Amino acid sequence: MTDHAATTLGRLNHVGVATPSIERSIALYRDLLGATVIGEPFDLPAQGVKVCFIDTPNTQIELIEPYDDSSPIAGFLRKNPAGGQHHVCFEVPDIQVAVADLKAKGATVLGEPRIGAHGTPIVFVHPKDMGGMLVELMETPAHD
Ligand SMILES: CC[C@@H](C(=O)O)C(=O)SCCNC(=O)CCNC(=O)[C@H](O)C(C)(C)COP(=O)(O)OP(=O)(O)OC[C@H]1O[C@@H](n2cnc3c(N)ncnc32)[C@H](O)[C@@H]1OP(=O)(O)O
Ligand SMILES: [Co+2]
Repeated sequence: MTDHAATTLGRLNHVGVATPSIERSIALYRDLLGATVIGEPFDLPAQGVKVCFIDTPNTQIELIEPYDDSSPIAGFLRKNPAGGQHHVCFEVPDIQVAVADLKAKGATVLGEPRIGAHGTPIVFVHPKDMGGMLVELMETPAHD
């Protein structure tokens, strides 16, 4: 018997893809794959990234370029200069429930929840606790 609520895994919201050039990546997805680009790239300095979303029928690709040298994406690109798959993001119904549940199970939750690109709280789970994959959890938007 646990003394806290268990979280529930929701839908795959997006796959985060690190890139040294968001403009080149947009052209690649649009021209090679015929993908629909959602709006224009925008800056999220608090997250250290410049972002643009690519639509697919069942999820989105989140293209992320470093905002500055202190960005987590800058560190990733130093090891992977061409860029590549950086994280997957799953929705959860309640971010605080998810954080408490994961911590109780011994997972390394990176920092406190903060507002992400979709306007709802997000938090990251360290890849060492997720089989080598960086996982973002995002509270499901109210309109979904
Ligand atoms: C657009 C906004 C937002 C949204 O709304 O969607 C975002 O998605 S923002 C995305 C960018 N933000 C983040 O990534 C924040 C969370 N990330 C971190 O805190 C760090 O990047 C990290 C995961 C803790 C890694 O940082 P650090 O420990 O400084 O890097 P190292 O290079 O020393 O790596 C340690 C260890 O982890 C492996 N690693 C690093 N990044 C990844 C990754 N993306 N996927 C898988 N594994 C990764 C790295 O290889 C090292 O492993 P070992 O060598 O085996 O120790
Ligand atoms: Co993301």
